[in-house]
Amino acid sequence: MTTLTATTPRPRPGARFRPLLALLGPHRPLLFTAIASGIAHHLVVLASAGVGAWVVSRAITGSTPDELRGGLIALGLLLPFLALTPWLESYLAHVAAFRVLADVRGRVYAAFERLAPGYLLQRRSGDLGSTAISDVEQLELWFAHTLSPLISAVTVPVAALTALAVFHPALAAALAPALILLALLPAWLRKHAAAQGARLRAELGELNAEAVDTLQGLRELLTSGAGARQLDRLAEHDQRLLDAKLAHGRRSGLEHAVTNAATTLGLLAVLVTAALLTSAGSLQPTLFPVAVILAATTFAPVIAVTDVARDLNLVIAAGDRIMTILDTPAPVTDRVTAAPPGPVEPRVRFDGVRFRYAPDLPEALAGVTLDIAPGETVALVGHSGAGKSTCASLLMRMWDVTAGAIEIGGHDIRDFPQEDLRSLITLVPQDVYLFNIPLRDNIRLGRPDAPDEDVEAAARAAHAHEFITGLPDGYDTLPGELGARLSGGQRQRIAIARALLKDSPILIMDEAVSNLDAESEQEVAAAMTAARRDRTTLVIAHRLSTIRTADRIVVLDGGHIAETGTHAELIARTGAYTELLATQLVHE
Ligand SMILES: Nc1ncnc2c1ncn2[C@@H]1O[C@H](COP(=O)(O)OP(=O)(O)OP(=O)(O)O)[C@@H](O)[C@H]1O
Repeated sequence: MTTLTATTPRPRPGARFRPLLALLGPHRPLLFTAIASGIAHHLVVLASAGVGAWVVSRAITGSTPDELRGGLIALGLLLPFLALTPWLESYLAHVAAFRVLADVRGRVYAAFERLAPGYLLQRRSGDLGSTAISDVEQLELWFAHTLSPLISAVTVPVAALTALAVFHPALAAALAPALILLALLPAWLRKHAAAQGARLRAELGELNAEAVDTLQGLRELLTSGAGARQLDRLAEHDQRLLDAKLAHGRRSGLEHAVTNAATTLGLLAVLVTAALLTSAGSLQPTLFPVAVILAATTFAPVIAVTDVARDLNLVIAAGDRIMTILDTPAPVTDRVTAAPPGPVEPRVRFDGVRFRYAPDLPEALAGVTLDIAPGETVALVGHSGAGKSTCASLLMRMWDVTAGAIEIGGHDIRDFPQEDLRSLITLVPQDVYLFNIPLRDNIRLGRPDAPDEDVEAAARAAHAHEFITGLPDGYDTLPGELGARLSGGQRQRIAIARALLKDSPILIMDEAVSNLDAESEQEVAAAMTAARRDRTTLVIAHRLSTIRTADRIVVLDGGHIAETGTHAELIARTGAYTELLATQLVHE
């Protein structure tokens, strides 16, 4: 699996901008119109400055108003374009940029889904959140404020240099070195800038991850008295971000100073050259101010672009972080486009399944063969790390088996598109995630188009209706972030209601290990019994009550099946199961 980090350099520096352009997609025409407006704006500025300087110099050398009329009419005609073109450029560039940003954000979220959970487990959620929000936001600088000025910064100086060369080649020659210096400056500092940008974005991502961690673990921090230590960690990250920002600021300041010096020197060179040429009679006196104004105007788009280019390293780093997510191959891909024809019997078979999470890790499953008949409940038990959750993840095809196969209804699960496979299976996880939307909609995640009556019927069957209707807002209650306003048992029952509403033929339940109070325990057990009815069920079981009522118990040990049988059969033998009961890994 690809484990590119935020600081991984891209292979060819020349290719750095290509991914950013690729993100443009269907919004190209809009942005190109913005760029054309930008170029038009600078050319109109150049033309009106030139004409203005010509009018002034003719006026002070004694021309009559009649002789100036042509120039004045030209200025009048240019005026509306002077007002309109920058507005059009800015408006269209922003519309294009915001549309691109929305598209990219959608693609990043889609990539999170595609990569879940294999890749995402290696990254911190706060850091990923930082990519989805602030890295994407950073792209605005590129699409709305950089591309158009960048192109104007090339076309406008070329136009100005041509005009100056027509006046006198020496004028163009005097201006050229400053423009070349300005063009080369970002390229010289690029390597430095790229590393700084990557560091700054990565530090920001880390700080975000740490802040999210702190908020999510606030209760643990307070109760364990580790709050001060966590604050120190946050301060450390803050300091690292500050250092990265200062380094970025120092280089940016240097670029700014060199830009100003180059601009002043360029202007001075044109001024002196024009003065010498005029006094030598090689340049018409009326063209002297025109040449100087033209040179001064040329620098405006160049300065505009060097201003934003100083932060371009941040955009490139943000683009890199986004492309790393978009380009990472999914851990599991569909090899078919349609499910096998006909109804699928909910019979599950693990056939010599071997699996390791990474080539350098030991096998988590080392040849598991297991049949679960339609409607049967199998309880998977075993020590921590025995491979119980891995069995469940592989059945849901979160990862693909390393060897062997898993079948449903006699078909290899890889012969189902992932969406079809996951519609056959429902997982009731141990740590239920409730979104901060009404409880009714949390249950409805199981079947988004379910009417209210079906939601309530599922809640009743899951023994959740009573506690929900006992809440002041009933089914409209917001459960709070991470479901914090509900107890563990209540959250589990909501998840079971979700599963009942989805009504898939295969159920995987990961029983909560944490102790529930007796009443909650009974309610959850009753809800689980309701959910298991008529479904092929695999329970990762921790409670004796669940294990006893299973049709079969499978004891996993170090990735192997150590024993199978009913509770009574396994008790009769003295083996892995009785040892497990003795070690109290199974709760009464
Ligand atoms: N994402 C992962 N990456 C690498 N190794 C993993 C990953 N998840 C689990 N493992 C390893 O695979 C083995 C089986 O883990 P698994 O989670 O399936 O065990 P389990 O029986 O469900 O344990 P528990 O009861 O503690 O949840 C363990 O050695 C574990 O460390």
